[in-house]
Amino acid sequence: MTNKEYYMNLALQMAEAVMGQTSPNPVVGCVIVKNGDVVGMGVHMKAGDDHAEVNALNEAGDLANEADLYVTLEPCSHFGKTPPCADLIIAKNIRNVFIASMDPNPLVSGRGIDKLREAGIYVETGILEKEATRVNKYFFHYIKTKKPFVTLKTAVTLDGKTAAQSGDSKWITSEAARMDVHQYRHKHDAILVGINTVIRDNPHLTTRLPQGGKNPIRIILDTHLDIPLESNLLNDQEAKTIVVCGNKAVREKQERLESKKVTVKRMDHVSINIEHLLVWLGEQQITSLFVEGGSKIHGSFLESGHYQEVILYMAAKLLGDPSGLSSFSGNVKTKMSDSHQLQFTSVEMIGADIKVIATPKKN
Ligand SMILES: Nc1c(/N=C/[C@@H](O)[C@H](O)[C@H](O)COP(=O)(O)O)[nH]c(=O)[nH]c1=O
Repeated sequence: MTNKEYYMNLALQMAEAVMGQTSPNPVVGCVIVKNGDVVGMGVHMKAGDDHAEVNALNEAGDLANEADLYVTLEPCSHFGKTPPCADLIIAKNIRNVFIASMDPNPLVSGRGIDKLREAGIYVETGILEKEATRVNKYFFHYIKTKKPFVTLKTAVTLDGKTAAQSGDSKWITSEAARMDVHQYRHKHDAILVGINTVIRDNPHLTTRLPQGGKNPIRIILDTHLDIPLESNLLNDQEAKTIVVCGNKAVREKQERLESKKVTVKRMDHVSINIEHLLVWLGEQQITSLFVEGGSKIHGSFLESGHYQEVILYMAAKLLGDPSGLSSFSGNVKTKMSDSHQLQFTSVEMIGADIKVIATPKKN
C-alpha cells in the first residue's frame, strides 16, 4: 500500500463507520497530513452537518497551511446547507489534494477539482477509487437514477426453501447470520416486506445490533390492506411505517391505519407496480431499500428488473419438501438459457451458514 493509499484508507474507514447515518447525503471521510503526521481527521456525520473537509480543517487549524488533504469524494463546489468545501480548502492554503471518487452528480462533477487547480493546488484523483465507489454505492445509484438502491435478502435451506409448506421458517439460519442481517437494516434507509410475511411472522423489522444502529423506515406491500390491526409494525412505534396498497383498497381500512399514525400510500393502479413504487420512494429521499421478502415480493422485484444486489444466507438443512416455499416465486423461466443472469461478488461463512452476494450481470 502506497503512502497515499494508506491515508486514503484511513479516510475510507471513517466514511464506512458512519454508513447509515448520512442519507440522503454520501458518506465522506477526510484526513489532513503534514510532514508525515496526521494533523486533522473529519467525517460527514449526517445531512445538514459540516462536511468531512470542514471538520478535518477545523481540527488541523494553522497546521493545514501547506498540508496535504485526502478526501474520499470530490470536494463540493456549490452552496448547499454549508459553503463550498473547495473554497475553504483554497482559503486554508492546502498544498495538495488527493481524491478517491468523483461526484456522480453530472451538474457538479469535476467543478470542485477545477476550482482547486485554478487556485494552483495540485489535485490527484482515483486513489482507492474502487473502494470509495463501493462505500457510496447506494448514494451513487440514487443520484444517477433518483430511485433507491435495492438489496434483496433471502434465507434458504440447502434445498433452496425459505419456509416449509406449513409456513414455518423459524429458524433457517443461525443467530450469527440473522444478526449479520441487522447491519444492512442499519445501512439502508428503508426495509420492505410483503403482507404474507407480516401475517406469518408478525415482525418488528428493527435494527438490533449490539452497538445500536438506526431503525429503517418500514414499508409493507399490502395491496388490499389485509394487515391485522394488532400487528407489531402498527403498534410498536419503533420506526416510521408505510403501508402501500392498490387503488381499490377499502377506504375505511386506510383510515383505521392512518389513525395509528401509519402512512398509507395508495398507488394509482389496482396492484402495486414496483417501478412506480421506487420512483415514489426516491421522491421521499429514500436512497436505499432492503427487501426481506417473502418469495412473492422477491419475485415481483425480479420481474421488474429493479434490484441491484441479492444477499442470500444458506443453512446446511434439508427440508426435502418440493412444495416448500422457494426464495423467489415470480417471473418464472422455463428454460435454463432464459434464467436471470447474475454474478457472485462474495461468498463467506457466517457461523454455521453461508452468505452469498450476487449482482445482476450488466447486459
Ligand atoms: N426465518 C429467517 C428469516 N426470516 C426473515 C423474515 O421472514 C422475518 O419475518 C424477519 O426477519 C423478522 O424480523 P424481526 O421481527 O425484526 O426479527 N431471516 C433470516 O435471515 N433467517 C431465517 O431463518
